[in-house]
Amino acid sequence: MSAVGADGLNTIRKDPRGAVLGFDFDGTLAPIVDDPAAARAHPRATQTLARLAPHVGALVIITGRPAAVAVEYGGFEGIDGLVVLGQYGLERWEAGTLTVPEPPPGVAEARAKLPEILKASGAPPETFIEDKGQALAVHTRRCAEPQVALDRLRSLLDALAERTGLAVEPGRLVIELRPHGMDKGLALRTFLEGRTPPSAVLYAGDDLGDLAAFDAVDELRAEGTPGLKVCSGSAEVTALAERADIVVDGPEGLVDFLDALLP
Ligand SMILES: O=P(O)(O)OC[C@H]1O[C@H](O[C@H]2O[C@H](CO)[C@@H](O)[C@H](O)[C@H]2O)[C@H](O)[C@@H](O)[C@@H]1O
Repeated sequence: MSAVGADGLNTIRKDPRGAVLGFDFDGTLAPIVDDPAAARAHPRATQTLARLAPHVGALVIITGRPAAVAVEYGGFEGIDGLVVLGQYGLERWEAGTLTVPEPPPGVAEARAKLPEILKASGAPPETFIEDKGQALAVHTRRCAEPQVALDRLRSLLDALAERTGLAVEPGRLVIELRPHGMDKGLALRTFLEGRTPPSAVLYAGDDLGDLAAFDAVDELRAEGTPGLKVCSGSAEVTALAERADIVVDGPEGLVDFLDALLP
């Protein structure tokens, strides 16, 4: 591990009460499954977070899911102090209170046009749209050739995003159209701004949308706050592993790592 990564890890171990631990949901705390509605936190993840909660400065989940969905699928409701930042940071759930902004008008326009665009493109029937209110995610995981199906849609979705004023967010066999102006890095920085400066920051993720949070950890390090970047490894995405201090074996590996972090 690099010296800066080791510094982050050691600081979290020495001063956990000052540390902020941030996590992505799908692929990091929850194993990837074919049906997004069937995703749930790894059976040991929720209890591990609950065990850590009283010993650390803060636990924050930063996810592309709507915040309320992540709370439900993660079983986070009873974990004291845990905050969920949903839709890449646009939504916030804390102590049972949910804050959700109005989506920009482009979302409604994209929602109206997307089914026809998929049909006209000859997308396989297994392609499906997940409507998240603030954003629309087009999934191809259930297609026979999921990456091929996704690649064929890319330019059409780019064009629709351009027309509707939305941002394109690629992920694991998914492309999302979502509002501009927020990402997981900004979400993490904004979360930290409202708090006592942390002794150290950990962020764990698995997908391209988590790179912005890794950028934020790098910036924090450059400003003097120790940080640790953890990749929940998979064969589907390699870009995070290249930037991480530690690569663990998916959600199971992350839970093992967290259990050993503060025994
Ligand atoms: O930021 P995250 O918590 O990682 O959420 C990113 C997207 O995750 C979900 O899709 C992914 O997980 C699904 C369930 O395992 C899987 O079927 C899909 O292929 C993955 O891309 C979710 O459905 C999206 O809304 C999230 O934005």
